[in-house]
Amino acid sequence: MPGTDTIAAIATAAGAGGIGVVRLSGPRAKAIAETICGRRLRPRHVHYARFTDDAGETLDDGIALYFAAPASYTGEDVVELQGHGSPAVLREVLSRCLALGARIARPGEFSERAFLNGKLDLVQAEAVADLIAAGDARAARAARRSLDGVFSRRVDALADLLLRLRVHVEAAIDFADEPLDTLGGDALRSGLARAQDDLDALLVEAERGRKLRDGLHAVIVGPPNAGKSSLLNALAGSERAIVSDVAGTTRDLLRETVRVDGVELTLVDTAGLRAGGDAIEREGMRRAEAELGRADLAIVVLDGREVEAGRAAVAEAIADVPQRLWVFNKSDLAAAPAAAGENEVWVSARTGAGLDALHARLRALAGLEADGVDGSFSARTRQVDALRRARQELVAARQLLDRDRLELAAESLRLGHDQLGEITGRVAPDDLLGHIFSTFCIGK
Ligand SMILES: Nc1nc2c(c(=O)[nH]1)N(C=O)[C@@H](CNc1ccc(C(=O)N[C@@H](CCC(=O)O)C(=O)O)cc1)CN2
Ligand SMILES: Nc1nc2c(ncn2[C@@H]2O[C@H](COP(=O)(O)OP(=O)(O)OP(=O)(O)O)[C@@H](O)[C@H]2O)c(=O)[nH]1
Ligand SMILES: [Mg+2]
Repeated sequence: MPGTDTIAAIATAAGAGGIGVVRLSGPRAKAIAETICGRRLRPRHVHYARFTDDAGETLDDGIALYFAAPASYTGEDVVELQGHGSPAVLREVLSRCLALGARIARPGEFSERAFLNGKLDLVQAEAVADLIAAGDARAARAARRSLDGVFSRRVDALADLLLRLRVHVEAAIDFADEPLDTLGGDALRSGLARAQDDLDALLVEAERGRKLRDGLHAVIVGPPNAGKSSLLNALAGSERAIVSDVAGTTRDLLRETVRVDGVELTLVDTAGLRAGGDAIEREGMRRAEAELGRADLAIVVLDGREVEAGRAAVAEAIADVPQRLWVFNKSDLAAAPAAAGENEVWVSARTGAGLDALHARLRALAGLEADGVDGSFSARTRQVDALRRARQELVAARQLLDRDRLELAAESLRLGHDQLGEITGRVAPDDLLGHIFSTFCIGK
């Protein structure tokens, strides 16, 4: 049973540091820590103590903090032993905790207990991990907002609305003889419309939050020799990829993470797409096409002198990618037209001309223009997918209602409500929890 074991772990990062923390949570946390410290611990007090081994010899001296249940991070009794940040010493203090009856915590187990004890919902628990992993201030602030419940409150409000609408539909079922219009059918329909508007707006924000967390997965494609590898190098600011005037130079996928004005981009350089080629080149093209299947964005690089032929060569490969950015390269050799379309930029990977405009387009495609970014919260694919499923149920419910299929409409609303509940963990299958918390760091 969760919560009955007392768990322990080193809560600070691996390696030497100024201070290191061993954290205990569970019913024996206080007794174990009092034995190690050789003194009584009072809740919400700072205690200076020597941490001793079983022979009474000092392992370290440090600070002990006791948080009495339920007023702690996990909701259980928690003790922190804050010593010097020496990995060797911390391992000894941890071993002493284990010898006194604690067991080693699994990754994420402190936060899992916080979730199980109602201290955090699932979105907030995931935000803790995302905050720790955040690569820059913007991502950290977004995770911070999710940790503060900004995303959860929006999901809960929608779940409440769906529940009320379902109750309304269920009530109408009991009066099946009467037309829906005499049973508040208009209010019901407008309520459903409003729920869908709210859900659509939340989806846009959650998708932006997901990009803040995960960055944008962009695949660079185009015909051989268009300058794909040159563009990767220009965006990465270093000569990562081999560039040559031999068509078919790049064969393997080459991945590079770059940050463009606060947008994290995973750029993947690929083999040029063309008919024919040797077996290795064809395998390279196959990999390029598979990678496109996972892309948020195709950055299509064409030689500016051969735009029409280039478009034809890539059309099929990029058909299913959600977003495309057309990059007409070698502007130093080609006469660029006065105006380019919204998602078209003229650049020269060689001279650097047009790269600023390219950066601006990438920011826009990541949904991170200055507008509306402040106040945004972090989100995960899991959460966005559940929002999408909830939306499908809501759309189905509206259609069913229009066809007077009230039972089925109520059932769709129930399923939509459950999808929202999975986001915050109010309705959570066990395997989902195991999957989520196992990806946390140890000691969190
Ligand atoms: N030393 C230390 N620093 C830390 C943490 C920690 O666990 N230990 N945290 C770990 O992530 C973060 C802070 N988060 C925390 C969240 C809740 C509680 C807590 O004890 N909450 C109680 C009491 C609240 C109160 O007294 O006002 C509660 O919610 O009931 C502590 C830390 C970051 N810094
Ligand atoms: N003049 C000019 N030449 C360029 C520019 N960008 C790339 N090139 C040249 O074009 C040739 C091909 O560049 P790559 O970057 O290797 O092209 P690629 O699309 O990666 O080619 P493959 O890997 O073979 O598919 C090289 O000789 C580059 O120096 C540019 O903006 N202007
Ligand atoms: Mg190349």
